Amino acid sequence: MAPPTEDFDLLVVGGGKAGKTLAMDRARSGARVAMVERGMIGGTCINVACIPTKALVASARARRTLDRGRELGLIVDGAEADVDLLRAHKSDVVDGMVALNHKQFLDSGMDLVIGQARFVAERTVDVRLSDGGRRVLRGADTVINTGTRPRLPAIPGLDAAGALTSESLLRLESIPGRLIVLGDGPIGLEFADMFAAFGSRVTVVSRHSRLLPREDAEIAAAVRDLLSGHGVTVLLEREVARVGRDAGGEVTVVLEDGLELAGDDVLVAVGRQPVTEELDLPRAGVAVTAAGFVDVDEHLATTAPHTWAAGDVAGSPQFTHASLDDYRILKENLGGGSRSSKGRLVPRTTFLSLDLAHVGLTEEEARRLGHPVKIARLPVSAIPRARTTGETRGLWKAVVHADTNRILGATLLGPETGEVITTVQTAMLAGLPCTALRDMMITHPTMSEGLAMLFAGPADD
Ligand SMILES: Cc1cc2nc3c(=O)[nH]c(=O)nc-3n(C[C@H](O)[C@H](O)[C@H](O)COP(=O)(O)OP(=O)(O)OC[C@H]3O[C@@H](n4cnc5c(N)ncnc54)[C@H](O)[C@@H]3O)c2cc1C
Ligand SMILES: NC(=O)c1ccc[n+]([C@@H]2O[C@H](COP(=O)([O-])OP(=O)(O)OC[C@H]3O[C@@H](n4cnc5c(N)ncnc54)[C@H](O)[C@@H]3O)[C@@H](O)[C@H]2O)c1
Repeated sequence: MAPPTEDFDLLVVGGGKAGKTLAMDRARSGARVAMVERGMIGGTCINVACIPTKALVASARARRTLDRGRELGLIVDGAEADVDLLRAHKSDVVDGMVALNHKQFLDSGMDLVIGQARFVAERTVDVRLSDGGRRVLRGADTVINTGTRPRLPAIPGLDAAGALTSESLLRLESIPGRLIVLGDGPIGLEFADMFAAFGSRVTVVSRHSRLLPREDAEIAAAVRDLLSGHGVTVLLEREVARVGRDAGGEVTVVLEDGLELAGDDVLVAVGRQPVTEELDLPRAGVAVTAAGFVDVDEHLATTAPHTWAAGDVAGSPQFTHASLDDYRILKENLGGGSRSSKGRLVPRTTFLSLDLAHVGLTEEEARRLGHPVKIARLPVSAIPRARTTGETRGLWKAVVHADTNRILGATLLGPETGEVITTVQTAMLAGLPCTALRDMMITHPTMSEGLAMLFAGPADD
């Protein structure tokens, strides 16, 4: 028999970035809040995504800097990745953040329910608790924030060959001697560049005519050069026919053109799928899209009353900062507001040996939309700060409206551009012309100084 239903002001199903932030916020202000999380305290980002990968990217980048030791005046006696030390470093970072999140959850006063939730009625979930019990919880408002998981394509033999996903590779059981990466998005390329620094021989297989099809074509070509410079083999316009693993443990990836790639492991990084199937959403009156994401309107309301969704599962851009912005939308809208997700300026940074940061439109997108554009380019080697560090690789590119000098977008490949892009974003949000950045006094010598140099070109045209 089901236990009696417990009522809450707010029920959060899945403790992702939006959900956990809202749950803490509302609990701290005195509301009765329950948050159900099936086990990853703090969500995907902290446990198996952004944070562990960026901890390891830091190791990979340090390795690359040590390779240039002599150039920087240092005698460095080799720098070799050690899988046990890497795992310990990653786990330290993750464990620290999980512990901090756990404490914050408890301090907020929320009811943190550890278990797997499934809907049994509108705004009502039945939770199989991790410790074996069961609870039925109902929210006056209910938020679904269950995230996404790696998508495994239907490639013959992939499963049986024990293909890795970002999650299993992050367990760092070993550093594969030869790693084959299927997919050309941020996950595939962050791992490719990172494992190349750890000593793996990496091959990336892409079905497109260039890497990172979402990004600016020129910058994507520069990313390809960066990877090639690190010994990564990039195969473009290839489809995988099948995958196999022999008794000796060697993996073979057979491409449709007949080429056979031999490796020790294969990483599948071809996108992520929503965690909705096991939620029994029809019982909650919540519709999903053809791709399985929760169907939400611009206010993040689902098809059921007082039921909302946020983050990856709601089809929001798959970034932690987008999920955080979804929290802001929900905070207002649960209180009767009508904040919208429409027209948001969503920045992104892919963390390779260099940052690949982007905001706004690419050149292709701006031209497709019919904007009259001026293009600004700046090689990173022109920036004094890059000269001082000796890391001069990369290219900055900006797209400016030819009539108004408004910045339409920028893509910056280089050191620290994940930081620099925020200034461009601020200027765009403020509606400033690019001359404002050209004429601003910027600390010397910083990477941000490159903005004045970048925008000197189109502004003077
Ligand atoms: C390898 C990798 C690297 C990434 N790097 C970056 C980066 O550098 N920067 C960036 O911005 N983004 C990055 N992302 C994307 C980012 O991780 C996601 O966009 C973000 O975590 C989405 O958060 P969310 O709020 O949708 O929910 P999530 O953080 O995915 O949380 C969902 C939670 O719901 C729980 N859950 C699911 N089903 C149930 C259920 N039935 N009952 C109870 N609980 C449930 C899960 O356990 C999970 O904790 C990366 C992703 C990956 C995979
Ligand atoms: N630094 C960051 O912010 C960061 C890092 C990692 C991931 N992420 C987020 O996670 C999301 C998922 O990342 P991802 O790289 O897995 O997905 P993605 O969708 O961004 O890229 C996957 C690529 O694989 C291709 N692909 C799809 N099916 C394929 C197949 N069968 N064979 C070969 N290629 C195929 C796709 O066309 C696409 O180009 C990203 O879009 C991003 O939003 C962000």
